[in-house]
Amino acid sequence: MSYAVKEIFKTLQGEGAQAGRAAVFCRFAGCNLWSGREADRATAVCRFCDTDFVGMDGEGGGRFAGATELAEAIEAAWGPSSTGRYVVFTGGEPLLQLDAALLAAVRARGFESAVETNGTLEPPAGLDWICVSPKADAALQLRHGDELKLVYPQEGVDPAAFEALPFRHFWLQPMDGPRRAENMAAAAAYCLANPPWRLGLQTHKIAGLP
Ligand SMILES: C[S@@+](CC[C@H](N)C(=O)[O-])C[C@H]1O[C@@H](n2cnc3c(N)ncnc32)[C@H](O)[C@@H]1O
Ligand SMILES: Nc1nc2[nH]cc(C(=O)O)c2c(=O)[nH]1
Ligand code: SF4
Ligand SMILES: [Mg+2]
Repeated sequence: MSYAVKEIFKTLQGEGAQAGRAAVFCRFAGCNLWSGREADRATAVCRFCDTDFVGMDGEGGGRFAGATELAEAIEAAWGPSSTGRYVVFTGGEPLLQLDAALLAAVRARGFESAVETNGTLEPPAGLDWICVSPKADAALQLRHGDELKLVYPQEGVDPAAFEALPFRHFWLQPMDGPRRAENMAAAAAYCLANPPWRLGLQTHKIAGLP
């Protein structure tokens, strides 16, 4: 199958337990919880998104005819170094497009692979790291993984509802936007009172990285 990709870029993973690690980000176009158009934001299922995932016009983006072509572009973005190869599939919602053929193609090029998903879809086999970020108004299908990263606060969402799920790490990530400072304080206070949860910051934004 072909893939619609917004952008491909190398940066440091900014979030979660792999924060600080060099990675190629492959950002797929499109999401099942928002069209990506500002005019639709207020009526979308997910309304706080900080990302432009519309179209294929970003750095390194485009329509890729198959897994080999996309894996070659990911490898080119990484560069010649053979150590520590790591690719993060995100979006938009990557599980609308990510498949076993692409995971096999990046693995064959020496990459470990991770996904950032809203948890509404099942992943293909072969991922090394799964980060699930539940959304208030979307039923959570994918209820296991390596880390659960809850954007906080979300109206109607109690973090305790996720605590018993089989994840290795539980993050509260303050919602960025006009109320960032108060969301940060609220997330910090929640983590102080509820030790399973750790405060997760978007370190790439602090570092001035994409
Ligand atoms: C843009 S999403 C793409 C992957 C997938 N659709 C998802 O929601 O997990 C990447 C990560 O950014 C988080 N995120 C999106 N908007 C945010 C915001 N305004 N503040 C903090 N985190 C945000 C998401 O919850 C998710 O963990
Ligand atoms: N540096 C950096 N780290 C990230 N971790 C998750 C991101 C995402 O948008 O999925 C992201 C991103 O957009 N940039
Ligand atoms: S599910 Fe993810 S990509 Fe889609 S609108 Fe929400 S945060 Fe953005
Ligand atoms: Mg991002």
